[in-house]
Amino acid sequence: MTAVQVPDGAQPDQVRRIRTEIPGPRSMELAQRRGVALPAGLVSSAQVYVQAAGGGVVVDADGNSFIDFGSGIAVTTVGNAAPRVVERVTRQVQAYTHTCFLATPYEPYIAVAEELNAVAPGDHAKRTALFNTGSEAVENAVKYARAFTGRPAVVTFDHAFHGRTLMTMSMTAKNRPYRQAFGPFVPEVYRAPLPYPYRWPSGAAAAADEAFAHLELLVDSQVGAESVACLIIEPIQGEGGFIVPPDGFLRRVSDFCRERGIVFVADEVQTGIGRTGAWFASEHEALVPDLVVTAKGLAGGMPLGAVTGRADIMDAAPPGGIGGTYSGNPAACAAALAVFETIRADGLLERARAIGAGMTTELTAMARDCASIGEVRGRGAMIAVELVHPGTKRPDAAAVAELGRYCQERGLLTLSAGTYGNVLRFLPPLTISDELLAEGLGILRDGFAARSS
Ligand SMILES: Cc1ncc(COP(=O)(O)O)c(CNCCCC(=O)O)c1O
Repeated sequence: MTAVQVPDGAQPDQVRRIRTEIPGPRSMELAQRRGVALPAGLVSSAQVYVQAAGGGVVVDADGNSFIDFGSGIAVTTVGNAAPRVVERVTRQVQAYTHTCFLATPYEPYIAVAEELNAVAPGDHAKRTALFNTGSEAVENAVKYARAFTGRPAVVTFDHAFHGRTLMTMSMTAKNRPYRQAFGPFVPEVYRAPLPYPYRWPSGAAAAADEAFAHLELLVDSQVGAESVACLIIEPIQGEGGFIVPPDGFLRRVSDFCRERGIVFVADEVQTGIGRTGAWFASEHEALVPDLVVTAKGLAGGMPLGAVTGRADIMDAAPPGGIGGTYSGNPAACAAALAVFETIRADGLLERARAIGAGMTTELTAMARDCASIGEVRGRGAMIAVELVHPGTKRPDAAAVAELGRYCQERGLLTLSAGTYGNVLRFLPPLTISDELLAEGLGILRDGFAARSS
């Protein structure tokens, strides 16, 4: 097996090009090796193996070039191997790769915290602590809330995803694949119904009021508000299927928490850092969370997570109580600084809004002609279609799997989501060209048309 050619730093050609069967021979060789070296439960949605990526494409080991509608699950928002990220990370690792911020601190960590404190919603005094992943950041948001309130309980929602560590797995809703076989889970985690307008039993119009009534019952009558440290919610649920709560619901929940001294945590790991056309999805609802969690797009592909929030809450953790060997690694911090620079310099918040508007228009038109599309939803460059059996609302996960394969064979990478596995979600890099975006939507249009014929 020849070594993978490392590109000379140039971005790959911004074209869709299929040269071989999918997967091609080199990907199949790698799959063979994987079968021997990796555990069976470690699965990938794509059958091809990457050799290069950038702009709006991913190039595989056989030279096939795919339009990227996944961004590595909402991570390479500013583009894969984004030039400013590469430049800053290269400079950083040539200077020093790691010293452990708990041992020998460094400026890039502080600079990232200053950036997040500045852009996070609210004009109150804020602090930021850095971690390595979204799960770790969510774990620590709970620690901060417990230290501040002296309370144990955590409230989460149906369809939520917060991570794969023991605490965050306990907060995550879906059993398979995230929780199955891994219990027992942590105590004092409670789940409230999420107003999922498309699937709310008594209809979308009643969803917010009825879900809120359930939340009141859970917190005030069952758990006891005085026991609840924090409530955590994704402003738009990611793995749950890009569920956008009814307008106003998040504000009601935030006010509800504030009235009871419950720390309101927005998990913006998937929605944050420009993905929805604002720095944070919370902004679309004029929401000011007590704590906001970010990761994924924060560092453009380098592992970094963060908790940003009210200084009085963040300062409540005892000295030395929060940390980690790699937390806020300098290379990841350098990448994050490049992400902030790129989003500002290249007007990517506006670009996300434009991408979202274009995708929504195109997908809504497809939905008119294809009865498999039950709903088109999302914000900014975070758009999804929920697929159902025509004429019903019965989830059609098989349709998502078939369409995913259809798209991959034609050079478009997509991702699935949803409690019922019946959501096809689109998370293109904000650096994707209009041409590639249109070409990718064209493949989807043909795929839906084939289902309607
Ligand atoms: C809202 C929200 N909170 C937290 C997390 C967890 O972030 P980590 O960086 O994957 O730990 C996510 C990660 N979502 C992608 C998971 C991929 C997979 O593990 O199958 C998220 O979306």
